Parts: sequence; structure tokens; C-alpha cells
Amino acid sequence: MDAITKAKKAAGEKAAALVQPGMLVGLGTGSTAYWAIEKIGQMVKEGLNIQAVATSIASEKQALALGIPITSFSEIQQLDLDIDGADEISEEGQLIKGGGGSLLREKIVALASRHRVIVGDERKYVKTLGKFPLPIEVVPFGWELVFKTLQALQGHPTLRTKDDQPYITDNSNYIIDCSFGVIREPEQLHQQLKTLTGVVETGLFLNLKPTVIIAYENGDVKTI
Ligand SMILES: O=C(CO)[C@H](O)[C@H](O)COP(=O)(O)O
Repeated sequence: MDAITKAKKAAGEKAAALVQPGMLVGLGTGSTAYWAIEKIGQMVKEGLNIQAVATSIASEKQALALGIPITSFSEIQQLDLDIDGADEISEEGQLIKGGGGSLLREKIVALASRHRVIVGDERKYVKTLGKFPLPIEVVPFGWELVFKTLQALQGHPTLRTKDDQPYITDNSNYIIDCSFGVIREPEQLHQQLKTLTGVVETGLFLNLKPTVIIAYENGDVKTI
């Protein structure tokens, strides 16, 4: 296992240790959240009694394979703890998410959780957001119009693709990745993007006050 994978595993497992019996837990998506889910699966096998809501079909499949009981918002109102990764984590705890394409479900789950834990390796921790392209989930109908507006806003948009076709999210939408440069006013940008008809959600996760667990290649793990 390389040093970055080891760091992701360490961060994910440290977050999993925060799960307590009886909790309702949000399961994130991506290669770091993966390790938290693996650890929670192990804890469930050892007798931990929890229920979880997954932020993607992939994470739900992983959880079910591990025997983690899955519930949904038709059964519950609120989660106790959400554990998820991020693409960028600013020093203020503001996030860019959606590199793995699950931003909409991830935001719904994060907002439904009383506590949020964000796990990442040291490369994710930045002074200011904006180096990682900002994912924006859009409805397929008329996406070209949103794309042109994003061009006009200097977002340098790119339609995300997979196998030369538009990438399709778990919600049957598309993703447009944008580069606005350094994002100095994330709230303003998020609000501006949300008002565009056709935009479903942005990858800016703001003011969620997460506990941040950063793992370093040298083996250190810091909770911020
Ligand atoms: O937002 C996400 C998926 O939509 C992921 O949490 C984010 O992309 C981080 O993934 P990884 O841990 O694989 O770097």
C-alpha cells in the first residue's frame, strides 16, 4: 500500500472510531470514505448496532456487502454523524466536494447530520479553495445553456465525461466542472450558481463546521 493510500486508510479509520452504538450514520463516497466504511463494517461484524444512509450507490453496495444495515429518509429524519471525504478542505473548514460525482446526495446527507466529519490526506488541506475544479450538478435538459452561462462567468467549464459520453450521476444528472481560480467569496459564488436554472447543486459545502481529520504521509493523523 502506498503512503497516500495508507494516509487515507488512517483518516477513514480514525473517523470510524467516532461511531457509537445506536447511531444513525451517513456514509460518504470516495477512496477515503471507503476506509471508514470498511472499518464500520468490521465494527458491525463485531456487534456494533447502527443504521446508515449512503451518499452513493457505490457506497451503499459496499455497506450492504459488509452487512451494515441501510436505512433511508423515508424512515428517519436526522443522522447523528456523517463521515465523508472532500476534494479540498480550507483552513476555515469550507469544502469542495463532488470529484467522485456524488455531491448532491453528499450534501443532502451532510445537511441532515448533527455532526460531520471530513476525512482527507494532507494534499486536500489548502489555504484557499479553488485549485480543484468545482463540480456543478446540472439537469441534462438544456445543459448547454448553463454551460454557456458558466463560460460567461469565467468558470472555464468542462462537461464531465466517462467513456466519451456525459458522466451520469446517481440522480441521472450531468456534472460540469469549473475553474474560477482562487475562490475568495465562496458563499457569493455558490449563491450565484444556484440561481441558474438547470443547476441542481454545487460542490461548495460551506459553513457546515465539520470536524476535519487529516492524515499525513509520514503517519501523523491530526484532528482539526
Ligand atoms: O466528494 C466526493 C465524491 O463526490 C469525495 O468525497 C471526494 O471526491 C474525495 O474523494 P477521495 O477520497 O477519493 O479523494
